[in-house]
Amino acid sequence: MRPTHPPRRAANDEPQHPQAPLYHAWLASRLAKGVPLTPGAQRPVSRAHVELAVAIARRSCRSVLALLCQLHPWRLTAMVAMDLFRGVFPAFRGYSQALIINELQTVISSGNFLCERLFRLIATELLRVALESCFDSFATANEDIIQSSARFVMEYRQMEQRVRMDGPTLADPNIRDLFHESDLFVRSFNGTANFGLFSPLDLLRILTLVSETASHILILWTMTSNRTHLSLLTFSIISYILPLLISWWNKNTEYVDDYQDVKTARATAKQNKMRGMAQSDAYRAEVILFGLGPWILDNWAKARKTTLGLDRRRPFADDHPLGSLLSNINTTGILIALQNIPVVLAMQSSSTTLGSFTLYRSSVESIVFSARQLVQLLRMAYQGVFLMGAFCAAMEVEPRLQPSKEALVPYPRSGKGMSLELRNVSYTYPGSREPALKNVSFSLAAGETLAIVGLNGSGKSTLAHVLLRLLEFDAAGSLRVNGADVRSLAPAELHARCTAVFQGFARLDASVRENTRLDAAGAGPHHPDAFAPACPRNPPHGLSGGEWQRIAVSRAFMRAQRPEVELILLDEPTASLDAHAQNRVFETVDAVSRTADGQRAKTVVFITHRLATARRADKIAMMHHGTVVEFGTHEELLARGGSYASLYNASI
Ligand SMILES: Nc1ncnc2c1ncn2[C@@H]1O[C@H](COP(=O)(O)OP(=O)(O)OP(=O)(O)O)[C@@H](O)[C@H]1O
Repeated sequence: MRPTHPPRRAANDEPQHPQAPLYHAWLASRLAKGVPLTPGAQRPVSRAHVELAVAIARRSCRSVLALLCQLHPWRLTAMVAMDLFRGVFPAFRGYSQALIINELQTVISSGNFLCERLFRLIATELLRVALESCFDSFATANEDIIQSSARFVMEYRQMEQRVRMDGPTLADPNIRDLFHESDLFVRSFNGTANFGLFSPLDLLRILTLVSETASHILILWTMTSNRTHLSLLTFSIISYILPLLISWWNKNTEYVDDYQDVKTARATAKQNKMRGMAQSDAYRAEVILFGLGPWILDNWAKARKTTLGLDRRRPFADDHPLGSLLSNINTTGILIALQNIPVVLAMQSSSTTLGSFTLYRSSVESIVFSARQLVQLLRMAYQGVFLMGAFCAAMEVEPRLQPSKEALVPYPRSGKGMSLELRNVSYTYPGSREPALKNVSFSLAAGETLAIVGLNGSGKSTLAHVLLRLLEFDAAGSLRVNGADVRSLAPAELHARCTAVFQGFARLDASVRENTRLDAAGAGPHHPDAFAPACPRNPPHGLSGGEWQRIAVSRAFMRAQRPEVELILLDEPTASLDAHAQNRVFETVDAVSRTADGQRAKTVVFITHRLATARRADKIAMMHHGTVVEFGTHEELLARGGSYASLYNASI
């Protein structure tokens, strides 16, 4: 089920999704009475939702079942056969036990205590129990293997798709919710009806229940030889079902829609945020220092009360005297007592033995129990369909920055670095009113060094993300990389030509070697790993901010040495470094960006607040309010006497 590429989308337009009907059917299912449901919330059983469930099931069932069937076709076939067979066991059990009871009754009433037949029946029953448990353990082992492989494959698909996604795709809240529900679907493969999640493998439970019910009906059919028996059977079934219907009715009258409204959804999000702040070590120092504890607790408590419904007035039984009276009468108990009437009546009939009566009763009980379970499983299956739809729709989502096959061009390698040409590049963060970048235009030749400077919030990091093709800028703008339109390059191919240090660099929870992806064989002449702090493999007390930054810089430099890398982008790479380390960073940048004979081979872009380091660059871009207000060499900008000159003069 490889997805087709989505039609090209103008930036900031409504997202386009391949096989849009499935995605849109899933999206439509997330509305209940016009209110958006939180991810994972139960869909109501309305006509519109049932129609959507059918549409989703038709589009997604086949691909999921095909995926499962590929795993272990023989094991899966055996699992279906064994589950069908398992359903017949309870009827067998009842029959065998009835024979024993009958024999016992005969022995006692005849006074003939030669129990040879009784012992034979008991031995057969023991053999049956042993065979049943052998069969059960074999079936369970087989199921476990299928269950685990299915879970692995589903999780793998999910992870594979997650890591493919780019920022603009995941910035869409609907896509995030889609992945959330897809995650729930994957988790449903944990075992039978795991935590209320229903996987397609749980459909086999329905098969077992159906075969169980059928075998019990068969037994009852053979036992129901005359009209007295038929009316007994009808009476028994009604007396079993009635209490269930009454308890179901009682539950349903106090049933409040279990889907959450917008208020609850917001409260859930807030509650999770507050819990995260209370639990995270990252916030600990600020929470203590600024005394944020009571504020966190207060916000959490308000949100939690909303999600628990404690902030709503609940109707009490005494608001409705009749309701209170009805709830005080234990109708269920009375009706259960009625179930004994058939016992008395059956015992009056000369054709009824104690054994056949026991079998009769246990079969009726099992049928009612199976019917209950069937209803519950069908309800779960109904919810499971929407999660399965989310999984299939999530598998079809294409990263938004990925060009269509027709538009795709290979990366035009220059060998001298990456030339960049921006024309009217603008970008607004989702949910923001003000653009973070406004009509940014400048050109940088291959191999040149550019310093981006400007006040806080002027758009420097946003521009860096645009240059690295991590954000999609507005359709009106253009960015050409070595002459090619960046929108026609595969982001993965472009990223392979870049290395970067980000302002909020990743502090990977791994060894220093893994953090820098250090490979001794790949270490080049400049030994950029020298920036990585010398620390034990598993530092017991963590690292300082500067040490972490040295790791991030090392990571970027390790990659910078690869011949295919043509752009080195550093967002405040020395903010936490001491003066010596700062100088070494810039010396290394200069070294790794040149060939052995000193020719420039890589373009370098760095963002800095230290204007003394900016002057090392060939060109400087001065940013203000999201746009490049001055562009040129250090000397040119100083001579102009504008914003850069005033910032520079203020810094020295
Ligand atoms: N994820 C985001 N969502 C919404 N707005 C954002 C986001 N990131 C940045 N912004 C806004 O975009 C503008 C530019 O931010 P950016 O980080 O690019 O500035 P900067 O020049 O790098 O700042 P600094 O020097 O402080 O690092 C700011 O107004 C900021 O509030």
